Amino acid sequence: MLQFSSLVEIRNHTEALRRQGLSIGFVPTMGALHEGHLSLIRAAKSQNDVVVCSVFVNPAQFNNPDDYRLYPRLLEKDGQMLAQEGCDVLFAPLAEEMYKHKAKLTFDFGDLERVMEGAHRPGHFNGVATVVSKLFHLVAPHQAFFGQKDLQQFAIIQQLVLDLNFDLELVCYPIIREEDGLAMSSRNRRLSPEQRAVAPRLYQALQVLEEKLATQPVAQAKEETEAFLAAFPEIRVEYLEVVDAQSLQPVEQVEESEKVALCLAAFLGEVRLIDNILL
Ligand SMILES: Nc1ncnc2c1ncn2[C@@H]1O[C@H](COP(=O)(O)OP(=O)(O)OP(=O)(O)O)[C@@H](O)[C@H]1O
Ligand SMILES: CC(C)(CO)[C@@H](O)C(=O)[O-]
Ligand code: BAL
Repeated sequence: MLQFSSLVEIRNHTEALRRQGLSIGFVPTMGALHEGHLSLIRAAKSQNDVVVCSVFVNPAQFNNPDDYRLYPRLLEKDGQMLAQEGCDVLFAPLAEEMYKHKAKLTFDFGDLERVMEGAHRPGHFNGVATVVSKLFHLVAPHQAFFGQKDLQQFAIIQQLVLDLNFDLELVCYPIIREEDGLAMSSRNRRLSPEQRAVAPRLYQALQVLEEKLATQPVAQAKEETEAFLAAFPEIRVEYLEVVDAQSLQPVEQVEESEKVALCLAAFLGEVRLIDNILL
């Protein structure tokens, strides 16, 4: 596996790959890789000649400095895992080079970012859109692979690709979970044993909500699910939403939408986790 940190080198390399007529599958990540990321690497590999994975803890998308400082960084182990999966190129730039020219451009995704992650993490999607635009220019992939776990991020990136005419296909893959249902996440490493023990309740709450929505209106189903979660004092819910899976705007009745997403963000101590299910 080749590894680059230089922006010029990765661009030269992917340009050469394109000139040879090879297709490039790209998996952008923030590292501390787990099976969720590896599922995206495998998908990219099965559909492309060459797979590029980026590992970059993007300072511009963190609204909480402690979250940035404590984000797990395991580049050496990530490299070994990627090589084992047959990934062809690891791109791990330094923040100093990515943001050598302080990014000034700002994005506004309208209603899409006024809810959930966008509402609770000011500036987050501006940072995501900035770095994803940079990465798309540098890697010039034919396909880019993302996880459904970051459902709103995927919607934002779809809009970005449409608005800026990026010539690539976006692909979204399902959430990979631990055996007890907890969505895999790099931040799970930061959970204490006690927090880890209670964390599967988040996915369970989404299942409870789904079950209640079969017979109850949204408001009542949400209230009862919040009551279910309130029994676990270690969990502090930031939002629990029933939204249209396309527009991500809240719905009052499930029947209003063709496809509905149940989305949750919650803190366990200082660690903030998200999860969702699609109905
Ligand atoms: N459990 C998972 N299943 C499938 N894809 C995932 C999973 N977790 C993350 N991804 C996807 O991997 C890509 C990189 O995500 P990222 O590196 O932020 O990992 P993460 O585990 O979500 O980290 P964290 O949630 O702690 O930021 C994103 O497209 C994300 O949606
Ligand atoms: C897409 C991404 C790599 C941009 O930093 C990040 O938001 C992530 O890991 O989901
Ligand atoms: N996977 C989303 C990146 C973030 O939480 O900043």
